[in-house]
Amino acid sequence: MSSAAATQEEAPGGRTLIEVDHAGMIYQADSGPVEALRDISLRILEGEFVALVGPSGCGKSTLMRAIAGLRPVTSGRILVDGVPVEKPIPKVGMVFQAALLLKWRSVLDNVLLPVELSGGNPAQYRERALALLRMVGLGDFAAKRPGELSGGMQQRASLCRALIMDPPILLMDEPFGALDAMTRDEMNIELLRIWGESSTGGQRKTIVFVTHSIPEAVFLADRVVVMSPRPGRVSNIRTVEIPRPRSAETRADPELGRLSFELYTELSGATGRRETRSGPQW
Ligand SMILES: Nc1ncnc2c1ncn2[C@@H]1O[C@H](COP(=O)(O)OP(=O)(O)OP(=O)(O)O)[C@@H](O)[C@H]1O
Repeated sequence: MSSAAATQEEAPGGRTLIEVDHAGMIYQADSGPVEALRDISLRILEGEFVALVGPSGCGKSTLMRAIAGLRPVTSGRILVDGVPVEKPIPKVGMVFQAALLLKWRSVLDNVLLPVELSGGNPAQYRERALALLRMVGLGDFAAKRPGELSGGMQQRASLCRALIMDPPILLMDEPFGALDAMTRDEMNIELLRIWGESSTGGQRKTIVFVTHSIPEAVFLADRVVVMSPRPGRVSNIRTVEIPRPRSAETRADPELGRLSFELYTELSGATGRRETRSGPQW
């Protein structure tokens, strides 16, 4: 699809929560400037689940960090709820590929960490933290240390940590990339359930999800945004027509296979790679 057609598909209707407006990012590395993002424009609607896919190094993490305000863009702008993002914003919870739990703290105290860091009173959030842990099946693990949890359980705990301050936006950067295939599939279903159950002020959370797995992107998302090799640009946006709620049976939906294959073909054409470690994963 041409970029013009992709742009038309960017506006399915609804309230825009995240607006990326001609955004670019140039890093000043020791070896010279690195252009990571070029002229990205994208609107993400409130309550939408958007997956970002693209070849390794195309700037997916850069875009996520820019939306969160951890490293603002160097040209263009990003607006969240109409406000330009210039510094870290509290509206965002982040989940990374590594759970990044502090191993000397209990699971509960890890979940409460953002409260402490933002100067809040952890005691006031204790019940909410325990409820979140129960929601992800870790009710009996609150007092354990992270080292006593499996990889999937640690990722669930990091999801609770991202949700503790009830942010309307969740940015998830390859959160299940390090998990085995079965656990990853389970976590996908778990995430959709949690997304369905957790809301901020009655409004479903907006999720931006980076993955190298095309079927994972299609399974989870309302729209899949495809980025080009560096400097990252939006090369395509596809709406996923698979109905919700999605479940384990959805994996047999022919539309999932069809759209995944189309995206896979497009991405492997763009990278010139097939089935390599850094190419798209089928
Ligand atoms: N702090 C930095 N300084 C200099 N260059 C950087 C920095 N962070 C990222 N880059 C470069 O910017 C480009 C985009 O990196 P980024 O991590 O955003 O890509 P990505 O799509 O998330 O990659 P992957 O899929 O491998 O995780 C890469 O070429 C990377 O080397």
